Amino acid sequence: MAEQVRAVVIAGNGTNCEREVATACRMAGCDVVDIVHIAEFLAGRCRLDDYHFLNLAGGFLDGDDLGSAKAGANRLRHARVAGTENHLIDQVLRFIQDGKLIMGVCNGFQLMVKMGLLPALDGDVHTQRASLTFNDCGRFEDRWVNLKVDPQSPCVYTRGIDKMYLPVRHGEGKFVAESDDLLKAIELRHLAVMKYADPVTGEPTDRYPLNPNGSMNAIAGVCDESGRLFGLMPHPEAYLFRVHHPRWTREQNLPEEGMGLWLYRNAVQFIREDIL
Ligand SMILES: NC(=O)CC[C@H](N)C(=O)O
Repeated sequence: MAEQVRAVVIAGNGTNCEREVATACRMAGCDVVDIVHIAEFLAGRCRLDDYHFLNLAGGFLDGDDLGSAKAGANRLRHARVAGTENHLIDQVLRFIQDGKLIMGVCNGFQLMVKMGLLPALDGDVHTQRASLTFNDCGRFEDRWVNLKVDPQSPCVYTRGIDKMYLPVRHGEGKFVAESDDLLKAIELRHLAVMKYADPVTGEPTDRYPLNPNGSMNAIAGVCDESGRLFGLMPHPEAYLFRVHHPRWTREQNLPEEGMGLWLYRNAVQFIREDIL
């Protein structure tokens, strides 16, 4: 029998999207999908090595204290696995080294950026060089956005996708890079996978509310140079079915399948073709 595609969704300490993400993984064809509390990994009862696809779900890790995902980033970076000298981050680094996939949505994206896993220029997955901070409007934003996808991005999740329509719901979604040089490098290497776009022109925009948070260069999602580490503020797991669409009762010809699922399908295809 062919090897199984194994996905894990980490939960706990304030995540709230783990079930939707798990559903997306299952619908996309993962054979095993486990929702595992972070404490299980820290207790040494579960290991990342047993999976191919690590999902960091959205939510309010540690109540957004210290800034969204900041405390969680420190936990994942520095916590030991109980009864050992090993740190959980060693498992994360091995996971990356083994060519496996990590996807962070919203709070999970904030976590990856604050851990330094994104944008990870030149493979440096240790240094935080960007952040996601308070929306320019000063409020929590809950709305659907249009996204333009960079066709030249190395991102394995967005292969064959040129635009998307997905919901955002966040208070700290403004992507900022530590310097203009870093922002330029992100653009030159096509790591700004998706940008908030104007639905009429299809082009990236700084205009509120089309761009809900004032992100630099309208950036909504970022990947590393391998394309296997990917994070985005919009929630793909919140658009899996036609009835998730905000105008499903009025718009004709909406496909049964929501376009959020496309990202997960691409991930599964990559795992089958390149990892198993
Ligand atoms: N939906 C989410 O994951 C929200 C992320 C974070 N708590 C914020 O408000 O920015």
